[in-house]
Amino acid sequence: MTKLKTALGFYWRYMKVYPWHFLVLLFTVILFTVTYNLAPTYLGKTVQDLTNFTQGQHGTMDTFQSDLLIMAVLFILSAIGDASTSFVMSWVGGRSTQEMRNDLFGKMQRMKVGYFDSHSDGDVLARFTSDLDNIFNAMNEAFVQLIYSAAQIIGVLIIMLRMNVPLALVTMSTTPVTILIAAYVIRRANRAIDEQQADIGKLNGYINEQITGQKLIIANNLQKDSLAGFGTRNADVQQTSTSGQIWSGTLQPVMNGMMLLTTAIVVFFGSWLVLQGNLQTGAALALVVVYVQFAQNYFQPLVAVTSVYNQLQLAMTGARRVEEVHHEDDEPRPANGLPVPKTFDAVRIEDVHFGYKPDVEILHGITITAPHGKMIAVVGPTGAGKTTLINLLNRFYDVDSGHILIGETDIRDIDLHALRQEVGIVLQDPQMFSGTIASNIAFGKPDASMDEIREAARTAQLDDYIMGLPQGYDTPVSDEQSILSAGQKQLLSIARTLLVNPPILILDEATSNVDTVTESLIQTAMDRLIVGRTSFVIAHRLKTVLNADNIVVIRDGAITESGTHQELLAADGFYAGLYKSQTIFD
Ligand SMILES: Nc1ncnc2c1ncn2[C@@H]1O[C@H](COP(=O)(O)OP(=O)(O)OP(=O)(O)O)[C@@H](O)[C@H]1O
Repeated sequence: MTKLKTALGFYWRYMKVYPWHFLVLLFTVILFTVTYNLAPTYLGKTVQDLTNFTQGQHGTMDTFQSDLLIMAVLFILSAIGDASTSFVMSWVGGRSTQEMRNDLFGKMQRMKVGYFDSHSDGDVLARFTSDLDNIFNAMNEAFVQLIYSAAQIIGVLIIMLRMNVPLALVTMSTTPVTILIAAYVIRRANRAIDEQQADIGKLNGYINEQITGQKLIIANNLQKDSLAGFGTRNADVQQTSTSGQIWSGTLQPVMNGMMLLTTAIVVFFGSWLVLQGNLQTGAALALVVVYVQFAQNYFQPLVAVTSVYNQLQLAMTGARRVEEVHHEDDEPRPANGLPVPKTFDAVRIEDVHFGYKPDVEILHGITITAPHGKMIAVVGPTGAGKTTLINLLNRFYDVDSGHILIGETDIRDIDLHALRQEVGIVLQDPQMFSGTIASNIAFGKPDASMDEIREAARTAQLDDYIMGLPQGYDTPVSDEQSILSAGQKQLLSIARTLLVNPPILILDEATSNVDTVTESLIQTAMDRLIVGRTSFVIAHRLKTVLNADNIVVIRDGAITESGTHQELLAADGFYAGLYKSQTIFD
C-alpha cells in the first residue's frame, strides 16, 4: 500500500501543475463519454423509426433521417472528444516526463557519492531510461485508457439503468465472474513477467560481464564455457518469457469471450422479453439492438484496462523507483559555508574514524599532518583504506569522528563548492567526456583560454603529442572512444588539474601498466604538478614517492609506520619489505 502511495504521490506532484489542462481533459472526456454512449440510443431509434415506417405505423422518413443525423453528429463529437483527450494527455505526458528527467538529473548532481557506490551504473541508468520510458508510455496510453474506461463505465451504467433496469442488470450480470477470472489471469501473468524480467536481468548481466572480460576469455581459451553459460541463461529467458507471453496473452481473449457471452445473454433475455409480449416488436427489437451495443460499450473499457494493465504496473514501479532517488539524502552543505583559508600552515587529519556502514569501521583513528606545500605519500596493501582516506579529504564522505582541518578550519564548515575548487584530485582511471581534447583539459575551468590550456598540456608533457594529431586540440574524444592511451589520459588528467591550480592535491597514482617512456613522462608531470602544493599521493609503485616529505603506511585501517623513505628503510618493517620486493622486479 505504501508503494502505491509513493507512486501516486509522485504523479500528483507532477500533475498538479497542470490544472487547466486537466479541466480541458475533463471536458473532452465527458464530451466523448456522453456522445459515445448516447449514439447507440439513436441507433435504436433509427431501427424503431424504420420498423414503424415500413409497417405503416406512425412516423415518417423525416424522423428516421433526423435521428440518423443526430447519431452521425454524436459519433463525430465523440471522435473529436477522443482525439482532443489524446492530444492533451500527450502534451501533459511529454512535458511532465521532461520535468521528471530534469529533476532526476538535478537530484543526481546533489546526491551523496555513497549512492553511486552502492548502486550499479546499470541500475542508475535504468531509472533514467526504462523507468521514465515506462512512465511516458503509460501517460500516453494506459492513463488515457484508465480515464476513459472509468468515465465510459459510469456513463454507460447511468444510461443503461435509466433505459431499462432488468436489461441493465442482465448486462452487468457477468461482471463479478469476469473480475475474478481477470484477477486470476493477471496474478499469474505478473508472476510470469517478474520471472521473465529477472531472467532477462541475469542474461544482460552475463553478457555485460562477458563483453568486459572478452580478452581474458580468449586468452584462457574459455570461449566454449562462455557460450555454454550464455546458452543456459538464454534458455531460461526463453522458458519464462514463453510462459509470461502465454499468460498475458490469455487476458484479452478471456475478456473478449466474457463480452461475447454477455452479448448472448442480453440477446437471449431481450428475445425472451419479445416473446413475453410485454413490448411491441419494433420497440423490443430496438431495445435488444441497443443493449447489444451497450454490452459492448460496457465491456470494452474493461477489456481496454486489462490490455494496458501491464503498462500501468510498470509505470507504478517506475514512479516508485524514481521517487526512491528523490528520497535519498543530498550532500550536506553548511548553511553559511566558510571559504577555504587563503593561508594555512597544514592540512591535518586528526584521529579520524570512518566506516561505509555503521557497524563496519574501516579507518580506526588516523592522524596525519601535511605541512603546507609538502607531499605526503600514503602506502599500504590493497584494501587497507587508502582510497577511503582520500574520499574523506574532499568530502565524498564525512568522518564518523575526528576532524579534517585546513589550517584551523574543519572542512565540514567550508562551503562545499569552494572546498572542491581548492582540493584538486587526479584519479587512477581518468574519465573523458564527449568533446575535444581542449574541452577535456578545460573541464574544471571551462572559460580557460587556449593559451592556458596549451600551457597546462605543455607542463603535463602532452602538448607535443596533441600537436602531432591532425586535428590537434580539436581532436574529438569521448570516454568510450578515445584515441588516448591509459598513460596519456593520466597526463591529460594532470593537465586538467594544473589548469585549475588548486593549493591542495590528491593524487591516486595509476596502477595500470604503462610503458617506461610514458611512466617517466607521468613521473615528471606529477613532480611538476606537486611543486608548491600540499599533496596526498596514494602510491602503488614506491619509486614514485621516494622524495615524499613523509610516507604513511596504512594497514587494516590504521597507521603502522611513518617517516621518510630512508627512515622507513632503516626501520625494516612492512615498507622496507615492500620496497625490496618491488625493486627486485624492477
Ligand atoms: N563504497 C564502499 N562501500 C563499502 N565498503 C567499501 C567501499 N569502498 C571500499 N570499501 C571497503 O573499504 C575497505 C578499504 O578499501 P579502500 O578502497 O579504501 O582500500 P585501498 O587501500 O584503497 O585499496 P586499493 O589499493 O586496492 O585501492 C575495503 O575493505 C573495501 O572493501
